[in-house]
Amino acid sequence: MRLRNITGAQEIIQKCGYVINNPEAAKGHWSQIFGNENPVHIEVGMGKGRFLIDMAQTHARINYIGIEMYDSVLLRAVQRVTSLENPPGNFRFIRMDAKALTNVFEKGEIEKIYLNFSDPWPKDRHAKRRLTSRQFLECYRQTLLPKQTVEFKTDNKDLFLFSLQEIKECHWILDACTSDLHEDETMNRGNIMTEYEEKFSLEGNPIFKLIAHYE
Ligand SMILES: C[S@@+](CC[C@H](N)C(=O)[O-])C[C@H]1O[C@@H](n2cnc3c(N)ncnc32)[C@H](O)[C@@H]1O
Repeated sequence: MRLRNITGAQEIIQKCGYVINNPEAAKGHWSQIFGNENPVHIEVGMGKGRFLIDMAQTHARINYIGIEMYDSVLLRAVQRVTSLENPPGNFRFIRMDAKALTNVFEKGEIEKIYLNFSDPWPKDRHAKRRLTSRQFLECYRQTLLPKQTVEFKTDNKDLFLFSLQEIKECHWILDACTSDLHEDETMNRGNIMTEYEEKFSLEGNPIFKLIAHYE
């Protein structure tokens, strides 16, 4: 998702108390940013922030960090927070390309990584930009706590099959997998919908989901 450039977006983002403007300085110190030792869960490719904020409102004892590459998209998440009467304190946003994740998180600083409806990058030559490519899996391995999981949802079958293949080739363990999340009682329990998930499922598309960890 890339929205039209919006004048003043950068300034609004920088002034928002929920945005961490110099995330490299927080590496190894995320508990100080949140003021507690609660686990940190991140969403890579957060988009407009609906999932992240809903998760933060639902799970008060988890700290959430949403990572988004574009100012124009992050601005929408910031506007969503501003419109809330009582925003929770357990989330933050970062504007960055997730390929620099290891500059921002120490090994073991993240307990869970969510990837929701990641851009499919259908051309083979762009495969390494997919957020489930081996290059990104390596970033996740280097920042996750041992044996903790990546959870990935998509409506895109080709991207899902690619992801299963990458996981296998990189020696990750597949913990759970479904090709129709909303019909899978076990995997759908507690599911919080993302913006894209709602749109695609209303169009009648099944949602794929996998959960995996590095052994
Ligand atoms: C298709 S949208 C999905 C948004 C949201 N997760 C949802 O499910 O509604 C994918 C988002 O990932 C962001 N993105 C893609 N590659 C990224 C990267 N390397 N680092 C950070 N964000 C990225 C895009 O800018 C876009 O906003």
